[in-house]
Amino acid sequence: MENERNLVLTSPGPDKYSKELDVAVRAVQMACSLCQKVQESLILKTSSPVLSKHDNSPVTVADWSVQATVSWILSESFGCRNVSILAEEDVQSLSEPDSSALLASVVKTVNDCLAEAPHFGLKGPETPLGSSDVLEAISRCNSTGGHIGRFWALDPVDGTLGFVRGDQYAVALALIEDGEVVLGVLGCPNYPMKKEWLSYHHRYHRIISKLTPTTSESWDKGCVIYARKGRGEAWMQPLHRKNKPLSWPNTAIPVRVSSVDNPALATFCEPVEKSNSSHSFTAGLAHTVGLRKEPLRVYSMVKYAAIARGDAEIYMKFARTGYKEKIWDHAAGVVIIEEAGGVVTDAGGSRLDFSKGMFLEGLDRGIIACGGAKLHERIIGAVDASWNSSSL
Ligand SMILES: Nc1ncnc2c1ncn2[C@@H]1O[C@H](COP(=O)(O)OS(=O)(=O)O)[C@@H](OP(=O)(O)O)[C@H]1O
Ligand SMILES: [Mg+2]
Ligand SMILES: [Mg+2]
Ligand SMILES: [Mg+2]
Repeated sequence: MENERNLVLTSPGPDKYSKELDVAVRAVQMACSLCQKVQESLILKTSSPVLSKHDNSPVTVADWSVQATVSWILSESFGCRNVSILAEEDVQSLSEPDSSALLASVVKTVNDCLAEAPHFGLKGPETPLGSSDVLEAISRCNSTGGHIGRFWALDPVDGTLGFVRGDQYAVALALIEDGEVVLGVLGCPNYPMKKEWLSYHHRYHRIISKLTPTTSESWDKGCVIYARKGRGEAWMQPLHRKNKPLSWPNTAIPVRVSSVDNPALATFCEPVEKSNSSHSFTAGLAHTVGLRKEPLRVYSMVKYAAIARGDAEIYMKFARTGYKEKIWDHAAGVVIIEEAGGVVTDAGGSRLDFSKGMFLEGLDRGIIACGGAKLHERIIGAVDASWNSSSL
């Protein structure tokens, strides 16, 4: 009897986090749709300037609009007082007096998106949100994280650089409870359900977006991947098709990491920007380990999605010394890879620590994610030797 009781208390019940997952997937689907429209307008240069933050990184209407939309949906679904969100963007530059056009653009983008909520099985606002509602929804995402209780980690647009360049980006939402990521959802609007469609869509997108942007079917260009901790499974669904009810989870298929463990046959991914991760260090490491294929350089957490789906075997990121990784850049990706059968640690082999606030405190050098333990061990084993002979 006592054993049975313990079992109930320790194993995740079938419904644990099911409402949270349901709302999170729908919210990310909405965010993907929002981003597709803004990216199209960026490419066509019809609107949406790209701004620079204090650290010179880009931010757009989409970053603020997704943050406001997801914040509003989560608060409506679970009640303002029950929702705590740690997210990337703040309202400082949006609230400045000379930002009124930008703010108006964000408010319009948010309201256009929320008006579509019923198509995604969610309730939208009865009347459109005003500027103050939108600013409040963004600034409500002021959780500082930590090891006690529950909070959401949101990266409204990850890989903003890829986004503004018409390339890959992701919307990342994770739920963290008592320092552990318990649920992750990654929206990848330009990462098709099948890897083989990637080059086709890339070409297609670039041509079609210049000619007939609004008539292009966007649903099959991307995917949403999600997982709950402890399930041993991760799932993928296509982007929501316009004018059809979002029939999920019916449309979802399971994803699994690659079984390739021979380094010579393995592909590794890394950030596109050299300033975000040392390409020379990973090249040396790849040589030592016997990785022979060209690295796959992709913007954003789509790299995590690629490993979870088995499109690549290894993901490495070695930021410059002094850079502190933020939890929203990794939380959703980590739980998805782990549940799809993979391994994610820092370069010392320790699991990433999401319990110390907004940063991955104590991270040893870099991040290594692999489809399987064997490849992971080989890379971890090779890091020290390469590290000592590098100038990082
Ligand atoms: N200097 C430096 N070093 C390491 N990482 C940094 C650095 N500056 C920024 N960032 C964060 O990197 C996020 C994008 O990471 P990626 O791995 O996708 O890089 S890349 O876009 O492919 O080059 C990016 O996320 P977004 O801001 O959401 O785009 C940043 O949080
Ligand atoms: Mg950013
Ligand atoms: Mg990011
Ligand atoms: Mg971002």
